[in-house]
Amino acid sequence: MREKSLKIAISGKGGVGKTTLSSLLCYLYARDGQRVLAVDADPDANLGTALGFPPEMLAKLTPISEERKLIKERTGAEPGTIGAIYSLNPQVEDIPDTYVAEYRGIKLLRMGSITQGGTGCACPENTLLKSLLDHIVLERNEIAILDMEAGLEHFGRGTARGVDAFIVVVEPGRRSIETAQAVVKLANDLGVQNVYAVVNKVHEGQLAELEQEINFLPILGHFPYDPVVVEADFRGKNLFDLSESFVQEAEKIKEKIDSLLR
Ligand SMILES: Nc1ncnc2c1ncn2[C@@H]1O[C@H](COP(=O)(O)OP(=O)(O)OP(=O)(O)O)[C@@H](O)[C@H]1O
Repeated sequence: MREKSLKIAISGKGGVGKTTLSSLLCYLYARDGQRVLAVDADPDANLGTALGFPPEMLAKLTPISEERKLIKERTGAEPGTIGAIYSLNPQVEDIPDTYVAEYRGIKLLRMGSITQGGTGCACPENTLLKSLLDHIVLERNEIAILDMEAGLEHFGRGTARGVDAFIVVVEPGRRSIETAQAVVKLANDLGVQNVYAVVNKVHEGQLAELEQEINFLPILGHFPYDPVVVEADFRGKNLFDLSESFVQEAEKIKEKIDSLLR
């Protein structure tokens, strides 16, 4: 099969379901036989758990932001030092193959947190993380699903243009809609238009109104509020194995993404 290159960034307000959607998409692309890199770029998230990685595997996987030896080796400076002289162009090409855990055909990379000030903070660890993000988006020939923090703060213009689809997860709630508006604004500032929404946690009767509220975004699909997701989370199991209806809806979303990009 021909290797496919596809970069999807998933954002939205905290707790809306970014990690849940990311994990479903990872499994669907892996099931197609594609090489999948799952990037946990949200310090609050635990994409590895949502993917059902064994806990002992996750325990051994240190976030890149905490790999002090690696940061020093690649940038030439101690992490946390501001004002030191260090490489602005560190070597990162091997990281998505080496500093990862692999389970059921999915490679998991934990970025860890970019320290205060986002990309504006000039310190060695941020430089390494930013170079790594650029490399994953612009140079790797695989499917990368990026589970991001709320917005798109980590993206520079060039990298943002390399992302095939930005998906904002929206739940019925004012703050979630406001975050979606903020993401669209940031995307416009970055010069990208390919932003889509996925609606999550809708209760009966809420969908039409919510769709109306977010009519500034094309909607790729919607998931209901369903205790099976909480159960999966609680048991550390992946939803892909537990819910046929969530898998079916995720499949429709995947097909829409694939057709948009064809
Ligand atoms: N459709 C759903 N129905 C019920 N509960 C859900 C649904 N989707 C997600 N949840 C629950 O909401 C919580 C947050 O989900 P998830 O971790 O996917 O969101 P997130 O946006 O990645 O969160 P964070 O910002 O903390 O990383 C979890 O406890 C999850 O089980």
